[in-house]
Parts: sequence; C-alpha cells; structure tokens
Amino acid sequence: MRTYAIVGTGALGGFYGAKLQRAGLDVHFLLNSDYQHVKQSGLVIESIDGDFTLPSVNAYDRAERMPACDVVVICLKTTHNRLLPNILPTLVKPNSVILVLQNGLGTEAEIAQILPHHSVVGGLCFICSNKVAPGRIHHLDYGEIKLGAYADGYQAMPITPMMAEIAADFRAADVAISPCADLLLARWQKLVWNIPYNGLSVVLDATTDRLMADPHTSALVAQLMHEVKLAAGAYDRDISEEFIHQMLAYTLKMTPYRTSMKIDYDAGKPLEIAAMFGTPLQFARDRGVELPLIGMLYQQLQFLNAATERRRENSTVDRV
Ligand SMILES: NC(=O)C1=CN([C@@H]2O[C@H](COP(=O)(O)OP(=O)(O)OC[C@H]3O[C@@H](n4cnc5c(N)ncnc54)[C@H](OP(=O)(O)O)[C@@H]3O)[C@@H](O)[C@H]2O)C=CC1
Ligand SMILES: CC(C)(CO)C(=O)C(=O)O
Repeated sequence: MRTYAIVGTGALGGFYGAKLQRAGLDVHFLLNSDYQHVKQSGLVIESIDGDFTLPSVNAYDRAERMPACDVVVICLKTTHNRLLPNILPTLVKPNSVILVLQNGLGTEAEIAQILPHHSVVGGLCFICSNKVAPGRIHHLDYGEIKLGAYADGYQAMPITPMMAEIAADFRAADVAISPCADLLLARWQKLVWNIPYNGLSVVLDATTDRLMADPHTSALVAQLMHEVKLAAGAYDRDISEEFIHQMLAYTLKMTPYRTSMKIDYDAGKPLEIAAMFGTPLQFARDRGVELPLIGMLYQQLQFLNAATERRRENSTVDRV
C-alpha cells in the first residue's frame, strides 16, 4: 500500500488527505500554524459528499520528522514554494512521485529542478474548498482531479503505470480523478477559469455570480479567456470555443463563489499571482505572444499585492 505525505494541510491537502486516510491509506500530514490543534484533535471534514471526522492523524510540524513516502502531495499555496527545496528532499525515497495539486503554471518544472531524478505529476483540482478553522475543512462543491505527468518543457507524456495506481488510490477514497496525456493543455484549461475569475474577483471586489450578471464584466471574462486560448495556441494546445462556453456555463450555475485568490486578498495574505499570471504571461512572451488584458490585470494585482504586503509589514512593526 502506497504511503502519502501531504505538504500543506489546508483546503486541498486537508480534504484530499483526509479522504485518503479514511480509505485506509497511510497518510502523513505536514502542517504549519494548525499543527498543535490537529495533533491533538485530528481533522474535521464538512463536505457536500458527507461530513466525517478523523480524531487521530499523523501530524508533523517539520518535514524532517516525517517518514519518506511513496507519493508527496504539494498542497501549499504557490506563494510558499520557496520552502520546497528544504521540504522535499527529506520526504522522498528513490522512486517517490511528487504530485502537485496547486493552481497556476510552472511548479512542476521548479520541482523537477529540485529533484531531477524523481517523477513529477501535476493535478488540476476542480474543487471549492476552504479551511475554515485549524483542522476544519469545508468542502463546498465539485472535487474532481485531472492528472498529467510532467516532462521537460511540459511536453506531452503518456499516462504512466504509477499515475494509474495513484488514480486508483484516489478513486478508492471516493475522489473522481482522470489521468490525461497532456499536462500543459490541462494547466492552460484550468487557467481559462482561474485567470479571469480569480483576478477580477480581487480587482473588482466581486464574487463570480456578480461578475457574470453584469454584461460588461461577463464580456471581459470571455475576452480574458480568449487571451488564455491565444497563449495555449502558441504551444500548439487547442482551447476550443466549446470549452470556453462550458467554463462560462459552469460558472453561471456555481453557487455565488468567492475565489481562493479573493479569500486570500480579504484575509491580507499574499496572492498567487506569479503562478497564475506572471508565469503564463512569460510562457506566452517566450513564444512571441503578448496578452494585453491579462498583463493589465497582472499589474493591477501586483499593485494590490504590494499594498497588502506593506500593511502586513507595518502591522508587524507596530506589534514590536
Ligand atoms: N481552495 C480551493 O478550493 C482550491 C485551491 N486550489 C489551489 O490549491 C493550492 C492550495 O490552496 P489551498 O488548499 O486553498 O490553500 P490553504 O491556504 O487552504 O492551504 C495551504 C496550507 O499550507 C499550510 N502551510 C503554509 N506554510 C507551511 C509550511 N511551512 N509547512 C507546512 N504547511 C504550511 C498552511 O498552513 P497555515 O495556514 O497554518 O500557514 C495551509 O494550511 C493553491 O495553489 C490553490 O490555488 C485549486 C483549486 C481549488
Ligand atoms: C475553479 C475553482 C473555483 C475550483 O476549482 C478554482 O480553481 C479556485 O477557486 O481556485
């Protein structure tokens, strides 16, 4: 039976890790501020699929105290990826697989630099989940994961036997999961949603339903989606018009949703703008494609992120 290390036990790591443990897998959770609470009280999952509690879990506050595991699941916010060079080497065995469940683009390449001899798999999570308190996860909607193997330069890779085995573990944990043969296409497809909605929800202080209800912003959402289509096309990945209409329809029927970036902004936390905006813009530029609308949204988000950072620093100075 495969062992799993969950790096970052929050909205995603807490939810999927708890599902894997409930299915009988050997799961080890790396935590930060929630460590003492989770070590004492375990994890509580409030889910549309049914609530459950794990009174006792393998909780750790330092990676070096964890066992090396077969699958290391990266569930940190991408704003914490600077920690990975210190965290990852202690968690892997020679044939471990690193599974990246983060949004955005580029993390798999970063990890391949840190661990050049290990397999890296990307996972796109179509889930609405929030960590509402230490060790308490609220799973609001959806939950499916799309898996793709990473290869140098994001070249398409066939589905590997290990991916099939990991998918079997997640299915045994009652998680819908589908391996695919093109991680880069899957990442561009997820950005078709994340770039417009995460970005505009922060800049315009709006939930997804309000962005869709207004004709000006719903048109802007579609224009941003088409810029992502242009970027993907520069890498010979086709984002169809039908897919764009599916994403618009998917959002129209979603419960009014505050995106993960808006939740972070309202909480005064750093925003995942490098992974979700900066790197995609650079990928496009590397192929001679300029994305003016996404570029402007990125500049606005950088302005807001810097203001939040200054407020965080000032409040730290005030507390001294
Ligand atoms: N939430 C969602 O519905 C979705 C999220 N995603 C993506 O998934 C990724 C994870 O997001 P999400 O789960 O929402 O984020 P969360 O902030 O809920 O979870 C991240 C966790 O990492 C922990 N952490 C921070 N630093 C460390 C550390 N040094 N060691 C161990 N743990 C640490 C945080 O703990 P603490 O708070 O104590 O610092 C937190 O619990 C992001 O890329 C996000 O965009 C993708 C689809 C949907
Ligand atoms: C598309 C959505 C809303 C759920 O997967 C998401 O990716 C997010 O909130 O970051």
